[in-house]
Amino acid sequence: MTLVKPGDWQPRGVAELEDRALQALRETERSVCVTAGAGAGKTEFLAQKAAYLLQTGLCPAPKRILAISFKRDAAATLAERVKRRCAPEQARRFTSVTFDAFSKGLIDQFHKALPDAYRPPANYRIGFPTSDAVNDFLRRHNRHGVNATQFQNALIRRRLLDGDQEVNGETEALRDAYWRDQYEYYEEPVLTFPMINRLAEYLIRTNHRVCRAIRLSYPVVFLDEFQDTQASQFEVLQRAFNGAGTVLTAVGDDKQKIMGWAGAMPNAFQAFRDQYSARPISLLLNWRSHAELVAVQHIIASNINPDVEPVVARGQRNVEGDVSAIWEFADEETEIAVISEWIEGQVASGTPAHDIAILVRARADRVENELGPALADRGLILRNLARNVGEISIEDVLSEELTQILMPILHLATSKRHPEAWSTALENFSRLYAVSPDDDDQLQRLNDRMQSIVRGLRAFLAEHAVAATNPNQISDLLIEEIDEALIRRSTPAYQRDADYLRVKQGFDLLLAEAMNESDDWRAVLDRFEGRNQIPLLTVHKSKGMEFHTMIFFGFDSRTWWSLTPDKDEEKNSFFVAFTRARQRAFFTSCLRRGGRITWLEDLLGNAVPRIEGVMIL
Ligand SMILES: Nc1ncnc2c1ncn2[C@@H]1O[C@H](COP(=O)(O)OP(=O)(O)OP(=O)(O)O)[C@@H](O)[C@H]1O
Repeated sequence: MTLVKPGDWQPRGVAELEDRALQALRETERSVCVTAGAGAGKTEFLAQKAAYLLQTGLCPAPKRILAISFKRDAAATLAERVKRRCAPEQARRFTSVTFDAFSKGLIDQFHKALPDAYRPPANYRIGFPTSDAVNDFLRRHNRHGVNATQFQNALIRRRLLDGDQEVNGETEALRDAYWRDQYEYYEEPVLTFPMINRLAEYLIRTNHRVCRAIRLSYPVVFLDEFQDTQASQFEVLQRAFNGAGTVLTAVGDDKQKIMGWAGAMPNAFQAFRDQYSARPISLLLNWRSHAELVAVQHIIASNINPDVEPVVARGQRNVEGDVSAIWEFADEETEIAVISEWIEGQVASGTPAHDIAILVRARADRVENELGPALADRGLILRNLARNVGEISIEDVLSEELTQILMPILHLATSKRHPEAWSTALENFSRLYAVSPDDDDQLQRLNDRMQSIVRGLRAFLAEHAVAATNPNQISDLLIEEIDEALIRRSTPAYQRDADYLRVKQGFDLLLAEAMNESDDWRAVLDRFEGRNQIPLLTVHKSKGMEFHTMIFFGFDSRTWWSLTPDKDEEKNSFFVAFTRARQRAFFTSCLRRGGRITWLEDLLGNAVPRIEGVMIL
């Protein structure tokens, strides 16, 4: 593979990068801290920086880049962009994972090095304990003066078996009791992500082999959405990379910090700059939204941080009429009826349904039940991305590695030509079978093998009507042909049966839903992937995403329950929601449901007018 000289390297797949992004990209000697507003291209910047390092040999084989994101789909999007920009053998040296997956991977791989008292039993499952469950534990252990949040905060601050940390015997004993409880009290042993975090910290701190292996593999580390980093996660990063000569690039936006409730650090960027003597760089363009939306974004941004620099919009407006407004309805019935009719009109005039998103603050299921049927009456499908199929959300099934491997083959078997699916499938196969792109004979054999799998599946689908097929038959057939052992070996997260089977079950259940609603195989795949369906998601889930039109449902004091002027995070949530829109951002309010959020409306002034909802039709 020929390498490009750093001076000759040019960005791939985009016409230009702003000067500051290029400076941050070419900074490879020193850690960098890139802060930028919404739509500034932070994800794109990371993909370009990965391409630069891999294509110039500045990150030489077999060294790898480790990219840590907070959400599964953000990690998958970044990996996908790097694959599009780089040759397969270069993209393979880009590891894009969530923080939780990185920590879990470590403890699964090195579980023998964990101390007996804390080592998770092999059959553990990941648990997300509710406050009620933690309170129940505290009651059972006669700890009445402590609440669930205080206890969990104490748990995550304590390092395991660290003689240097001041020890309070009582807290230690309670922590150990909690640990035992998680492993023994329930039908199956439970491991939570805070527990995984503590185990990962222990491993890196105490085991020099583990620490060395991480440092040697990853001289370059990217940290996406750094504003949401928790102190315990920062501690793991510090253990792994501080003083190791690793060059880190952290990107994010303080105005989009909406994980404070979950323990995000109050001053993550400052801590990063201090610890890694990182060079601060801020980006100034917004590639997503057009000037009118960016002007409103600036009003909100300046209110969050009066020192924020103005941003230049690079998106073009291509819609008529209002681009942002608060739609006011007298009652819920009118709200639902008008919104569904309006969306129907938009879809009829050419905006794809999957590019019109409904965002909510919480309880997407409630809106799904109210708006879903009204849209269905108009032939439109509302898809709640947070809904679980089995034990995994729809959003997560779609970004799972297993789905990424199976879907291109399904597309090839149901279309005459699909060059994109072909190249993705071939790339997946060469990774699974470890075939070098320079080995023409092996590649030809792989090509033949793939053709034969696609032909086999095509014949199967031709002989089986959708209604008469069990979804497991399809996934089982493909997984057997490709080789289950290979799939699982190539994806560290699938090493344990429980983790793999949870994903496989989610895939089958989502496929079953799609098959129930469609009668030909192409339509099944569209349905599975959410094509032409209106996504419904919470503001939290929407981070990093973008849509032609964003409709925030329930902009009133009751639905937006904790919205008060002094809660900065609520303002940030509003900023995140607003900035998902490329063309238009609307908010619905219903006077019967809740009052106006006057402080926020006052802040927006005339920039986001309140209009009568019935007038939009
Ligand atoms: N250099 C560029 N040229 C053209 N388009 C770009 C460029 N960089 C990013 N984009 C496009 O702009 C949009 C926003 O980019 P991206 O998602 O990377 O932004 P972001 O900074 O991560 O946003 P946010 O923080 O709001 O999630 C995407 O559609 C992306 O493809």
